[in-house]
Amino acid sequence: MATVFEFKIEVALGAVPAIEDQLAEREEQHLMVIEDKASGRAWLTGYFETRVVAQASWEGFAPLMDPEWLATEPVISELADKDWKESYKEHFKAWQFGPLHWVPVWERETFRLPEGDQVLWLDPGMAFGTGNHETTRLVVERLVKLATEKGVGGRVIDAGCGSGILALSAIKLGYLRVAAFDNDPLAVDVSRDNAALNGLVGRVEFYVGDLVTGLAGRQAELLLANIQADVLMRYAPELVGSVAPHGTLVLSGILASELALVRDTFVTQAGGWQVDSRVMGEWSDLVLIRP
Ligand SMILES: C[S@@+](CC[C@H](N)C(=O)[O-])C[C@H]1O[C@@H](n2cnc3c(N)ncnc32)[C@H](O)[C@@H]1O
Repeated sequence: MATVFEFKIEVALGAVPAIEDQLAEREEQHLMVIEDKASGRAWLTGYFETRVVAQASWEGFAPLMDPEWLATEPVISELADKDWKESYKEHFKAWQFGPLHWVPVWERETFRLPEGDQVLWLDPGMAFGTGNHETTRLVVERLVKLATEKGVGGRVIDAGCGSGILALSAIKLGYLRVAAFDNDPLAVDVSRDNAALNGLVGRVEFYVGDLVTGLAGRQAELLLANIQADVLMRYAPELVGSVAPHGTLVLSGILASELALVRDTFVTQAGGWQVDSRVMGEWSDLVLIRP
């Protein structure tokens, strides 16, 4: 059976924002922070094909860590393939905003949906997007409110769709024209699988693309992008250029400490657009409305 090596080190909960900053700055794709707010504990973790690669990844990252952030020595353990594929399930808990519930598909038999509400079943696999992260919640909450306030007649694009949570939520809310892409083909596969779990095959146009190819020749009344701040800023012209007249751009994945810089970058690109933002925990969104 194939094996996977799990790297794990406990870190101080208070150091999580600083560690996330470092991960984002380095564009570190293999390490991530997992928090358990209930117990007040957090870990830096990642999954690797070999012990050597896991060790090398940590050795590259360790110099950026203040020793005071670290609560234990790092541990690299060998997991059976099956175990690591299942391990993410511990971190996904059902949640709700307004009439919509996001529920792990493995709770299908036991979950009781309140009358009149709607559910999106999700199996995020290794893709990002359960909604348990503030960056996703910030966008979902905007999406639910915009659907009520502006109606669901417009086109939606979900840039960096991960598990497909935003695009599929848009369909659940009644939007009919929804496209979604990710530069990670595995994420696009997971999104399609999640569409199937909800009987929504073909309702979202899912495709592989980056912020240049994915947006080329497209415009939407609602463009959602929950991607890290430096990537958003690099592709500000493409993002701004894909918002239709009177349309809304919802950006997330921005640490509150980065908000001023991201806002200045986008305001420069989108002069005269209405700007709004909100903070949730350490994270912030940025919303720009085209005149
Ligand atoms: C933070 S996750 C967001 C997932 C989901 N939309 C959500 O809100 O939970 C960011 C996603 O953007 C994708 N991504 C990162 N850079 C990208 C780029 N330049 N073009 C397209 N997708 C990108 C990643 O692969 C990842 O799936």
